[in-house]
Amino acid sequence: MATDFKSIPIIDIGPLLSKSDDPDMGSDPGVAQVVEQLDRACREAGFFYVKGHGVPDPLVKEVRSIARKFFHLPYEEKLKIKMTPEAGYRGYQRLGENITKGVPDLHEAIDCYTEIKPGRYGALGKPMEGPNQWYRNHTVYKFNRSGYSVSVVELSRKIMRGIGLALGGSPSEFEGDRAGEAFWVTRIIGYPGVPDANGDNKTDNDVGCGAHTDYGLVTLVNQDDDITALQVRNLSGEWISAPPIPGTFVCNIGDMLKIWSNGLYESTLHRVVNSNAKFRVCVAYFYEPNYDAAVEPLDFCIQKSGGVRKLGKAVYGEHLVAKVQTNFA
Ligand SMILES: N=C(N)NCCCC[C@H](N)C(=O)O
Ligand SMILES: O=C(O)CCC(=O)C(=O)O
Ligand SMILES: [Fe+2]
Repeated sequence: MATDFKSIPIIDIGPLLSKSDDPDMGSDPGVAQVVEQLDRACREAGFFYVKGHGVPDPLVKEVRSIARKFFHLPYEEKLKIKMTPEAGYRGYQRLGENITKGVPDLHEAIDCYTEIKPGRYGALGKPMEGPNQWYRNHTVYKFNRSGYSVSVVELSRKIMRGIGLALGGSPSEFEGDRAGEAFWVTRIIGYPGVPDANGDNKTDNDVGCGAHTDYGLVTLVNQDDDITALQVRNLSGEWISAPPIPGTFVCNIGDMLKIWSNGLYESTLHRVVNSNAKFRVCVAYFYEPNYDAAVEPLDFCIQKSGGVRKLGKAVYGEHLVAKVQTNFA
């Protein structure tokens, strides 16, 4: 977020998708145009809408509708898949259980992560080990077997190929030991509506999710079509809404891409305030580096920054664990 953007750009990535497995994709004029738009959006806002993504609309909607049904179940039912540290922080968390900068958030959620085989990453992976918890298999069916999860992984991978070019590197910059085995996070989130849509009854605790940055490479947000609640902070600190645009995902940059790009691309602060009377559902998919990736500014990004290295090194798994362990006090 390097500017005072007032709205979030929309990028039709169709041309990128059709060429994204061609090693010479950078010389295609259609791809070049998308890459230029990606570069601009990532520098100016760190947020953009992805249009022309090819994920079928009925599937995108169905995933939200299954999520909505789950949240409307009685509390005791939802507790059957309760999130605990022992379950690798996977599962259901009630309203107010997730904490952002010390303040409880007004949302409930199911958190899922790439399953880690016991011992795979030693002590680094231990806190996150455990199978995902699904309610009576219906969500697992939709997320894992309907093609939705495959679609969002592939879409993210292709966006990252475009971003490799946008930074001035190669399309495969974020593959191999960087993100060739990209770790993923899915958050299925529900935000209650306010009792009085005029805002007269608002409490102090009306923030659905406090201001934060995302942790990895890119996030794809599948949000309800009819409620504006996601807000993105610009350079002067104004909150700019990211209203739903049917047929798009909202895409934003995470902390690890900020480091790799030496801060050329920022992981922009954002928050969620549902001031609508209706319950809002969002399914956020986070495409992240390899769990054990060591992340530090790329040489060509340092060069583009006048030779000044602006950020230190991080290990993605350590960053994730530090976040997750403070998300639930
Ligand atoms: N996996 C991701 N990015 N989750 C974003 C959650 C943001 C809220 C969290 N309590 C926090 O403070 O980060
Ligand atoms: O609900 C949304 O629109 C975004 C949620 C979000 O920012 C997150 O879970 O990281
Ligand atoms: Fe977020």
